[in-house]
Amino acid sequence: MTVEALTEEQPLVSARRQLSEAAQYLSLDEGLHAMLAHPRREMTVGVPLRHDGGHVTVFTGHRVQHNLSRGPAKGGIRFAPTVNLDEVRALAMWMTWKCALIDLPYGGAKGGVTIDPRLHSRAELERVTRRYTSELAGFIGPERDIPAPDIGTDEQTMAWMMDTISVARGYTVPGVVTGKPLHIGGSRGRADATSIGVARVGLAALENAGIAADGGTAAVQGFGKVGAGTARFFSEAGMRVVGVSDQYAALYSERGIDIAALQEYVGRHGSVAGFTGADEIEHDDLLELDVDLLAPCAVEGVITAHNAESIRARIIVEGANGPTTPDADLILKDKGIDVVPDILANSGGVVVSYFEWVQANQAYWWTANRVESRLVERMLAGWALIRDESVRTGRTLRESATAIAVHRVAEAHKVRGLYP
Ligand SMILES: NC(=O)C1=CN([C@@H]2O[C@H](COP(=O)(O)OP(=O)(O)OC[C@H]3O[C@@H](n4cnc5c(N)ncnc54)[C@H](OP(=O)(O)O)[C@@H]3O)[C@@H](O)[C@H]2O)C=CC1
Ligand SMILES: O=C(O)CCC(=O)C(=O)O
Repeated sequence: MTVEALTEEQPLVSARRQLSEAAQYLSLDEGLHAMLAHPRREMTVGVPLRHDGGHVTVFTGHRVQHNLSRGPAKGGIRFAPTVNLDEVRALAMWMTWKCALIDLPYGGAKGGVTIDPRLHSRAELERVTRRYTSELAGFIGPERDIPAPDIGTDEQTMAWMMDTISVARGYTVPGVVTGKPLHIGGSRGRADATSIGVARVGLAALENAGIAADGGTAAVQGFGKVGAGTARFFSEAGMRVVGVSDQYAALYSERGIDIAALQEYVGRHGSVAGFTGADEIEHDDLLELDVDLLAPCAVEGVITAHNAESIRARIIVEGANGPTTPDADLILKDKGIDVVPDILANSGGVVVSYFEWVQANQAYWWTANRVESRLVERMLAGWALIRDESVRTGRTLRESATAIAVHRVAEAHKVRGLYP
């Protein structure tokens, strides 16, 4: 582990500090704390790609299974130029806490390939996905480790992964990945599940603070699978979404941005940049807008000790994994800003992934209504659990959520037998 060389902004440092705080609060045995701080299994693979032009580049891919005590490992696959092993380790640890907090029968995992998908043709991305999946073939499976989409991947990526594993096994294995297209055993409602979850717990937190959603204001960082849906659901709840951003531009409109029109524009142009229904602002200013709800839905480490003092949102709801560093959390706590933590706020995706896996294993498909009502029921129960714990203990929502999750995983370890 290279954690000593890392800085406060890096996700593995944040993840380990959050675990240490929970371990101390729970008076966790030192050995158990050490076990939970280390991934159970890791695989790093070379992924050669023959480009459309004929030359070959070798990319690096990872899959980290942080914990398997409550069930098979579960977590997304990221394709991004910034992917590195320590980041994947942190994301895998957060998956363990997320699945435990929302009470899914899973451990935590994450994977990624260090590649910029925007620079490659569809054919090249298919070859990269299939080669990466072949390298992981013995490591993943419906009873072992079940990938899903994350940054830079989508349902097509999952279809290629499922097909690669199915060809290798000689029969169709729908339960090996979730977030698949409907035609091959995907679940109704998975595409919007993360965003619905972020929006529902964000709105619940607003209500808890006595702020009316109707007429309230929101800003959303990231306009991808999670961010765009979150902005749309806020807008449908009557909020004015005054700010949104992607990698290329940040937009602001005091009147509120027409999210449906923006989604249509992004569908045609690939970015929010150039949309005429709002003004362009600096990226950093998006996070500092005076809004009721701020939803970071892009990457880790965007709210840090450097900008936390300038945050003016009443409530932060974390669509992204790890957007707020522990130092920033301390500042936000002092400022009285509630942070609905990632391990609850964005858990809607893995909840419906679980529903998808259950459906695939039973070959029995649920209606959209059944998926959504069970999703919302779980999200609101998760929200009530951490809010009540926070009220009871005087600790933050993140501290409460992490302690509940770590406790559940620790109990699973203890009852199965420690230190084999
Ligand atoms: N997909 C899912 O089901 C789940 C995702 N998450 C988490 O949500 C976050 C977003 O994932 P997802 O929506 O799937 O990924 P996508 O790849 O679909 O979208 C990512 C978005 O973030 C934008 N972005 C990246 N960097 C920045 C930046 N520095 N400033 C502003 N915008 C930025 C991208 O911009 P551009 O389009 O210009 O590249 C894009 O709009 C990640 O943290 C992921 O781990 C969590 C739970 C489930
Ligand atoms: O749907 C899943 O299995 C996991 C999604 C994911 O990667 C996440 O919640 O961060």
